[in-house]
Amino acid sequence: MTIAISTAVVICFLLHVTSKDRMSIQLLKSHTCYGGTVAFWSHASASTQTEMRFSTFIPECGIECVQGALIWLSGLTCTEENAMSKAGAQQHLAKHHMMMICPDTSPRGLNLPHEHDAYDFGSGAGFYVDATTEGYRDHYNMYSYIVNDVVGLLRTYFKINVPVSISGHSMGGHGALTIGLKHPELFASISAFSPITQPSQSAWGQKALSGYLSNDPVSWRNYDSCALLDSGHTHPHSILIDQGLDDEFYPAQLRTAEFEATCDRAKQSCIINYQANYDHSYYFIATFMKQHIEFHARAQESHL
Ligand SMILES: N[C@@H](CCC(=O)N[C@@H](CSC=O)C(=O)NCC(=O)O)C(=O)O
Repeated sequence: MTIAISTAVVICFLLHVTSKDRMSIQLLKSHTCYGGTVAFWSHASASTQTEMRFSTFIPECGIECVQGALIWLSGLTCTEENAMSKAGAQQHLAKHHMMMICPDTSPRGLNLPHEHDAYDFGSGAGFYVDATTEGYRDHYNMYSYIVNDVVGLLRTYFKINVPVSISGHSMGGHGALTIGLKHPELFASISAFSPITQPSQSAWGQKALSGYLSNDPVSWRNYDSCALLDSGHTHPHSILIDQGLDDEFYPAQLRTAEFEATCDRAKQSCIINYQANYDHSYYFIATFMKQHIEFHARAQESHL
């Protein structure tokens, strides 16, 4: 009975959101999950000038009882679906009355030069920067997309007026660290799985940053969490990172030790858990997702 009423309330809320402004946010599909609702949406983005997709999880008790929200940024090749279907977050989000929103990782539906040539640049690889190079600068503004559009969606359409945290994986971990460090006023806490911590010094990062920002290493510093820490950007809450020691991209692409040393230098509190036997996959993420959601729930509680 309680489940039926709660589900009905969530569906009414979702319909209310879509009918209120059809041009801005459209419900594509929804599924009941751990008593709550997983939903997939599209909307017209001001930052990317394209239609963008994202997914949400809203716990069973509905938006009114949500005590915090988590923005999850996914990695290379991902869409809005990977984390929602593979990270196993919903049961832990439900327990803590936390909402999660998972945006897509790049604009879609374009045909820019080299946009679809490789998995680590262009579509599925927006790298959470605002591009300045020709063509890309008109659409590949994933930094602004997260800070303005996604945070705006939470506030405006989902009526979230509780603390918001940010997390992500690999390229998305880089996004969570850089965006969180630049915006401590927006985010109660930051965590990451296997993040690319120093993209200006890794092959993935150098390819993306030169493609989106041109060969101007000074501008790259704005999107490099180690450089941001070195230039005084810190977060008042401790940062949580989990890193698998059997990760095929560790250490060369991820440079976790350099991030740890930079945190020490910058006096940024951080907890880095090196996990033996774990690789770069969502099996690793699903294993430790509970601890990350508990970490954000504690930070959000002390933020209220
Ligand atoms: N060569 C691989 C690389 C793609 C990959 O491993 N993507 C990871 C993120 S890596 C850093 O951002 C990922 O999350 N993949 C999706 C998943 O569901 O596992 C390839 O193209 O296969």
